[in-house]
Amino acid sequence: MKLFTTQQIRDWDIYTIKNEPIDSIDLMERAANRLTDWYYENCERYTDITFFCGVGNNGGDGLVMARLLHLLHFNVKCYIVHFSDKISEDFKQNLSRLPKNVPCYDIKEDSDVPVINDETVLVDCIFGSGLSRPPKGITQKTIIEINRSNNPVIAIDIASGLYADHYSTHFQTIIEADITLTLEVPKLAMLFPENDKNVGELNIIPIDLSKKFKEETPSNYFFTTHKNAQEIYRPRKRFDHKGKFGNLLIVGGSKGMIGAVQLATKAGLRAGAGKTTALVPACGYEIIQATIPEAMCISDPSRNHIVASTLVSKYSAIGIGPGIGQHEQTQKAVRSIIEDAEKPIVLDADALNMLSENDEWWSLIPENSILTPHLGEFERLAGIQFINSFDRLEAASKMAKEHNVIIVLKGANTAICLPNGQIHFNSTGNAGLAKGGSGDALLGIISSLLAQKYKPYEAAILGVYLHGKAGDYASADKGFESMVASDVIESLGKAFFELLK
Ligand SMILES: NC(=O)C1=CN([C@@H]2O[C@H](COP(=O)(O)OP(=O)(O)OC[C@H]3O[C@@H](n4cnc5c(N)ncnc54)[C@H](OP(=O)(O)O)[C@@H]3O)[C@@H](O)[C@H]2O)[C@H](O)CC1
Ligand SMILES: [K+]
Repeated sequence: MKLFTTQQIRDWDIYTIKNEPIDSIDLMERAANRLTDWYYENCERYTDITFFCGVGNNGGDGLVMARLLHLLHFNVKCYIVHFSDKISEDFKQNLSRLPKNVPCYDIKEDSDVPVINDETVLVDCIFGSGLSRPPKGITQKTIIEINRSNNPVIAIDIASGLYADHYSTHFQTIIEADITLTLEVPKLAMLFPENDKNVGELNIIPIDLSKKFKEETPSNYFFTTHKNAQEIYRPRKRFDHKGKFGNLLIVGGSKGMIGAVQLATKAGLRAGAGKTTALVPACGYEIIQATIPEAMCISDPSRNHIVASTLVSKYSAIGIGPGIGQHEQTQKAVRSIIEDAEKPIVLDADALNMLSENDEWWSLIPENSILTPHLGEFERLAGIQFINSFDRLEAASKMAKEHNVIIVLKGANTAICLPNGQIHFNSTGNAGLAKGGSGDALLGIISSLLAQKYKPYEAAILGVYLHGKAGDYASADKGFESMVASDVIESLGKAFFELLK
């Protein structure tokens, strides 16, 4: 799914109105109908609803919802936050359409801001995508009061006060929503961790804006949906044989860290590689052989860490780094594997830390290789500590373009930065994945897909999606706290199955 800036969304709106064609008041009616349907299907038992409407179109959406929910016999009341004398035409019309028996109060000065103490759902439609500066005065006071209350808050389109396209610094004056119902597409700011408390649970409400505009308008931002993952996935055919699914090598492990390479190897097998081999220090040989009978194992001459490289040309993909440590001799071995590799490889963990200390390695990395740093590893690679996610993401995208590699910046909504400037945000996964071993599983999955001849960008996008989806199954079974990377790997099968639906 393509993501757009607020300016593009405004243009999309205008284009739809002109070309569908549809009157803007009817588009607002359609949007509010979809929002109301969502409320009815998901929150039917919460019968008392208080709307806080601004005087722009976001407030207009709120007024239509209030009318529709009133007609469905919900107990509705409205507050109008008069933040400006500039009142949108569609807002005005919908205010006149609000049934007279819906209680409606004006907030024009500080003393009009109500103290919220009744048990009611609060619907935030003060500002939408039209926010142009931090809220002040009565708007600020209203937002602070809504946040102070313990009531459930649903934000319409976007939490009021949150900038959709860039970093917000006025944290005190942004609605902290439990649920965001965003129209048509998520907004960029919703995908950054610092805004998590403002966004809450994100739901996308389609309102049928023009398909043609969507297809023809360029964007570098994407959100990987189930359908997108299905488009990449290639189901197996009846007569396929193991030779077709590649020969994967996982290089990793050191004394005390054999578990990491074990997890990556298992994940590589579960993600479908035809043959999977682990290259480990001698202390890991028996462990791998005894615990993963399906894998082959090459023992390094050294007992506790890897010192020797291997003939890399026979493998269709190589994943390097899980538990590998940073021993000087290991660095030499890793450097020589990277140098010998002719096809894209996958680098994670200490292989990335080695890279951050050896700038000259960048020129050795095959183009379109995939690097999977978590935030700390990325900051080491970039040599900078970032103050916010926007700057960090921009730096990751620049690095991907500059070095012709794919950077998988791991976190909630993992961002996959491609050398062509595209950034794909992942839509699956949960907080239970923030745990040791999770990254090892991801390295195994991505390298396995690469071995199966998925293009590097496909392997990265699909791999991250499947890993998150498997994590969602694992959490449903074990809970966020208790799920471990092995559960994620065990759930991969369900994630693949789901792609067939
Ligand atoms: N295509 C769609 O997705 C549709 C979206 N809809 C809804 O429309 C809103 C966007 O509506 P818009 O009227 O553009 O924006 P807002 O409702 O957010 O309000 C804009 C007005 O607010 C003023 N403003 C901005 N910041 C402040 C501030 N800090 N203090 C006071 N006033 C402020 C702004 O004034 P300017 O001075 O900046 O010009 C505007 O007057 C979208 O979010 C959806 O909810 C449609 O209903 C359907 C299609
Ligand atoms: K809002």
